[in-house]
Amino acid sequence: MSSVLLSVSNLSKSYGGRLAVDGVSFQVMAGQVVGLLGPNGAGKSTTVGMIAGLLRSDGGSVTLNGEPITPGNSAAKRKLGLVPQDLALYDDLSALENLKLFGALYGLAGAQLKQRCAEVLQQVRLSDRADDKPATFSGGMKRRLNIAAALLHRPALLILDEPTVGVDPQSRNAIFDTLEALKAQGMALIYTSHYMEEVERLADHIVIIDHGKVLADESPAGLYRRLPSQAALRAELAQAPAAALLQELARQPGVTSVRADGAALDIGLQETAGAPAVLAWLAAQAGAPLHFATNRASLEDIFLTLTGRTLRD
Ligand SMILES: Nc1ncnc2c1ncn2[C@@H]1O[C@H](COP(=O)(O)OP(=O)(O)OP(=O)(O)O)[C@@H](O)[C@H]1O
Repeated sequence: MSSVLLSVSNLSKSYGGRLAVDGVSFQVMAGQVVGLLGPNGAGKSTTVGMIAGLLRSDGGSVTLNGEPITPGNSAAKRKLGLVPQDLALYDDLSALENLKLFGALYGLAGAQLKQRCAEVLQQVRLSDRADDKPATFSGGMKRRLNIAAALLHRPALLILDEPTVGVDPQSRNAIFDTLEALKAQGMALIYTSHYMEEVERLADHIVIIDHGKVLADESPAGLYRRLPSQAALRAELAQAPAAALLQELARQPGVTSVRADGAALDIGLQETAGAPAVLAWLAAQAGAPLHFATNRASLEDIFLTLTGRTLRD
């Protein structure tokens, strides 16, 4: 049984009378990766700012290992690491000098500081660029240096706010490799994103947030179970099918919906594995389809089901 590491309870925050975070609650278990997913402006940054003790909440509480995190409690704040959206690096200092500065802020010094700097540079794969200035880095490399800085003091929980925004694909992969390695070492992560593919790749648990409210708080598998259709089959027949055939198709095992646009059919399926049987039935009834394609449902479909909007609206 894993234990509760972070507990977020009924957090709220307004900016000038406008509610940005509205009663957000969720938990992070030790070693768990939680994806905080929501469109731009949903309240993700405000939520993680309060979790990290940077922003004062209007109400609610955050505890890490049972200890309250507030802007005033710096001992508790030191148990977590935050990689903010806005990069905080000194362009005039080398990567290593930047890390030494951050390390000193966390109270590290001497041989221990030197060792930790070398270790975190290796973790983010920047060891060979230690002596170069961040001004010469790509956006992704700067982000990796930021992750390194947040790891120096060995936090129990690492919070990353949209770590791949403005990052080239190569660095994006390097960031993911780093995060996967941290996860394998048992570090708990909170990861905010509006890219569902990213959240899906890494998260054990997904919290969907919109307009400052939690809409779902579940494992990816649990989220998918909320969808009536796990997959869609699109098939184009040689000619438009008769209404009777469509009705019979809708009654086939595993078929959840049928929509026809002339000879093109959109068939909802309980699961992707149901596609061959449906295709075989169609071929026997109406001749082999000219084209067909299957699509697995995505977190985007889940968000659409929950809100009636797409994530990028
Ligand atoms: N400092 C601020 N002053 C006023 N309003 C703010 C401030 N910060 C955020 N907001 C507003 O609060 C709401 C939530 O913003 P927040 O940045 O937390 O969302 P987000 O989900 O992180 O979005 P993004 O991905 O764009 O950062 C938005 O309506 C935003 O405009």
